[in-house]
Amino acid sequence: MALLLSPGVALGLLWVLCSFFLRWNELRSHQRRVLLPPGTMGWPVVGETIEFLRRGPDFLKKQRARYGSLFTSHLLGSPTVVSMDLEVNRWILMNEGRGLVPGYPQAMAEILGEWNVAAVHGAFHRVVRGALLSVVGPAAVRERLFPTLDEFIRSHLCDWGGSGGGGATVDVQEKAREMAFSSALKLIAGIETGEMATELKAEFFKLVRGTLSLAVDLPGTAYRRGLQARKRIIRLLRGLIVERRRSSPSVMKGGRDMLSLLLREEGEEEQDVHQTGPKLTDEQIIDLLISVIYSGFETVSTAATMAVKYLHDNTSALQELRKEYSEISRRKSPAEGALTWGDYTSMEFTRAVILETMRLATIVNGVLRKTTEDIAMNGFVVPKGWRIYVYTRESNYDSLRYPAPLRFDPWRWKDRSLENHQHFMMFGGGGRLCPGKELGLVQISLFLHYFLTRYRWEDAGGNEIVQFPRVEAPRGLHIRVWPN
Ligand code: HEM
Repeated sequence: MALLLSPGVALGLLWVLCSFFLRWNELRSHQRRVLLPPGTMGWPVVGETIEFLRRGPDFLKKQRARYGSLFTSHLLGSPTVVSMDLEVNRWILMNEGRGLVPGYPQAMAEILGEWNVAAVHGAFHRVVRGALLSVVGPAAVRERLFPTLDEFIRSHLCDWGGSGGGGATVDVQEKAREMAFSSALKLIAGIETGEMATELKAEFFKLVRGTLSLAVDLPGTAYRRGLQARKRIIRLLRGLIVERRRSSPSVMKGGRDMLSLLLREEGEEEQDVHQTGPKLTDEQIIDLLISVIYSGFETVSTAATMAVKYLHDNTSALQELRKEYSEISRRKSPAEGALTWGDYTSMEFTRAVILETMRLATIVNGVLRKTTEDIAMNGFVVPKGWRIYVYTRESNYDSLRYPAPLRFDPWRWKDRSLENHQHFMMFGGGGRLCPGKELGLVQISLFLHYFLTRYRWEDAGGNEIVQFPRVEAPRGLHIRVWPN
């Protein structure tokens, strides 16, 4: 087909191209004017995104070897400074607010909403964080959420082995995702099954895919589907809120799920041990609930899936875990099915397996920040409006802290100082330290406990794991499972 353009369209295209190149040159000359860290910016518009997505960790290591551990790049549509410097990374996490705010990609910010916890900062972030900690923080997990989680995960792990004793093939990744989503929904609104849960789950999975896509709002794109999913999720959650408000005062007052706690009136909170802080609007509550499901979903499900994979490949760690669990069942009577908080805290090797899984698989590669003013850093300047990629992945393979770093060795976590080390950043740090850390650890621990005590399994073959940009088994992680 001949390329026949009207003069108007041709002029428009010329204008767009000129703007791109002018902007690019502006970036390059800016690079010369201020003392930016060294580095390259790649091609106009796409920058170095393609190489970054294709060769991720290797590309960043190559740049570090050439330019040092603080270098510039242009990634995912933004001029970016990548920091692989442990001290700088710690400083950034500890200095939230001083010209630094979260800087997640546009698709994520828009689909998760303006009140989502990663989009707010300053005084309002402290309000949202207070509300979050009151509903999912360590005290809430210990005092309120543990039995609900235990019961939910116990029933989620029923009947995996099929009937007739011949075993069944199960996709652990899919099961772990279902567990992470459904247990969050249970904690939020007491919902487990039914039409509402099914619809929310389908929409939520579309929302997740949308947040990980390019923000191109065209029919058929993952981004467009993510935005539509957000609208439907809002409608469903708003319906739940209206229903709660209509329910009898005793339901509202006595309810212990997150929604009831967040909907309490301010006056009532004062007598409540699980205070939620200042009252949030319905829109803010909805975005907070979406943040809770979203933040725990991928981290928890991926860690649970990868733990099963590593345990399959490391029989001595598997045996040690089984020993830990038989010790617990020896202490209990056969009638006592449920685990208690005491049982959970005694599962020290389980915690070590989870931390080692998170380290070796690098469930979180790093976090993103944006500068709201020029920031001086290690003798350089990061200009206002730039992104900083606080890339923590390499610190997981630091052979001084983790000898033989590529070996799966949960025993190394017996040294509790590793978890308290100032450069331990698997859960972030500072004012944005993960509020769901204990909740996530409990979910994965219960999952491993019930999985191992109920089943034996073997790899069903054909499984492939991709470790960047996110850890996943693209076609699922299939195993063959038999009841113990
Ligand atoms: C167990 C696996 C988990 C890992 C590895 C993990 C990791 C992280 C990391 C690295 C951050 C810092 C993000 C930043 O600084 O921008 C973070 C923040 C957060 N996490 Fe987690 N997380 C986990 C589980 C959970 C769970 C189960 C929840 C559910 C409530 C959750 C909720 C959040 C929230 C709401 C934030 C944002 C906090 C803020 O901005 O103040 N996480 N998480």
